[in-house]
Amino acid sequence: MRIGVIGGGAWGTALAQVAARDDAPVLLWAREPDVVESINGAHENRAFLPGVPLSASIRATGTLADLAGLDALLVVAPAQHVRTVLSEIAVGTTPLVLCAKGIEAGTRLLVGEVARSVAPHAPIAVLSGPTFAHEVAAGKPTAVTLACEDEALRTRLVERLGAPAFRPYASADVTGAEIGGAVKNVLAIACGVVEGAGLGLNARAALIARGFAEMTRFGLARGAQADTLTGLSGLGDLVLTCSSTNSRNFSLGVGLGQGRSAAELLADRKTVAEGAFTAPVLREAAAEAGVDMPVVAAVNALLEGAPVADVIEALLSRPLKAEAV
Ligand SMILES: NC(=O)C1=CN([C@@H]2O[C@H](COP(=O)(O)OP(=O)(O)OC[C@H]3O[C@@H](n4cnc5c(N)ncnc54)[C@H](O)[C@@H]3O)[C@@H](O)[C@H]2O)C=CC1
Ligand SMILES: O=C(CO)COP(=O)(O)O
Repeated sequence: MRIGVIGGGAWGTALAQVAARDDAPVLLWAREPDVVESINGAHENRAFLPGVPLSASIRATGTLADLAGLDALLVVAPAQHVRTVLSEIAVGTTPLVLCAKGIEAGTRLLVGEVARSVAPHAPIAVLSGPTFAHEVAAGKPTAVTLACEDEALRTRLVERLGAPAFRPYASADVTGAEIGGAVKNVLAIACGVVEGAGLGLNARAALIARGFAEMTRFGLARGAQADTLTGLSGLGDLVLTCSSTNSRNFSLGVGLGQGRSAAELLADRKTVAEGAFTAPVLREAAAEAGVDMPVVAAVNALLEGAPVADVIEALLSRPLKAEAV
């Protein structure tokens, strides 16, 4: 299975490295000419994954059309750009493996739904889970959910991408696998705020648990299966992203919790903190589905400039209620 990767950020590069196991050829499209040059010339992505020697079998291109005709494409552009990049390539019936985490602004579509609308004949799979790119690229043990409704394709993808230190767990629940990754980014911002504001570890654990209840309510309303939400792409990724400043979303939250403004924190950012883009559209999608998501609402308030103390007070003064989802 000849693999192409759309997106030369940290995650696209790490996944190219996974796919290049045993010197298998991998073609990666990157938007920035210096990334193409750095991968082809120095076997390193100095801009987005510095310090990681890449397999010589990874070749980079700045021309999306070069990826046409490969056997599967890993789609690793940020969620808000997936529609544009997929529109610029003749996908046809090539399987698409969506690896971005988010919901499209305006349409409120999950990335897989965006892909279906742009490339209606392409089989869709989703790869998602607790996966800091630099750890995957360094070969540290990692497990992901690989979701695809077509059992034969799912098996081929698991066999092609799986390795002792990169373990894809198969699932047929594409929607569930996507919702975990999209929602956890917003919740990670909230956990960062707890850290930045010095609210303590009890508060962070409470936020992870109550945030997971929000993810579950929203996921079930959108057709996800409960098992997927408690799996790697849901709870697994929530725990990872809510507990480390290696997470861009968590780090953004730390800054907000320290009283800095979102505009200042997001200005001139080269890497993506998807939660900042997902938060407003998730609030809309939750309202549309009739789902209460108070932590998501709090993150939106902070991103819009509300003072940290006011937002925390509003959360803490909510009426006490039963714990069940
Ligand atoms: N970095 C990580 O550890 C992981 C990231 N992801 C997800 O992968 C996706 C990509 O993130 P990263 O690889 O981390 O990116 P990154 O933050 O390392 O780099 C930013 C990427 O955005 C691209 N970009 C910026 N403007 C663009 C535009 N107008 N059109 C197309 N692309 C544009 C850049 O070319 C670059 O590839 C995100 O959805 C992220 O949530 C998922 C799992 C792990
Ligand atoms: O998705 C990720 C880990 O699974 C990466 O998280 P951040 O985008 O917050 O860095």
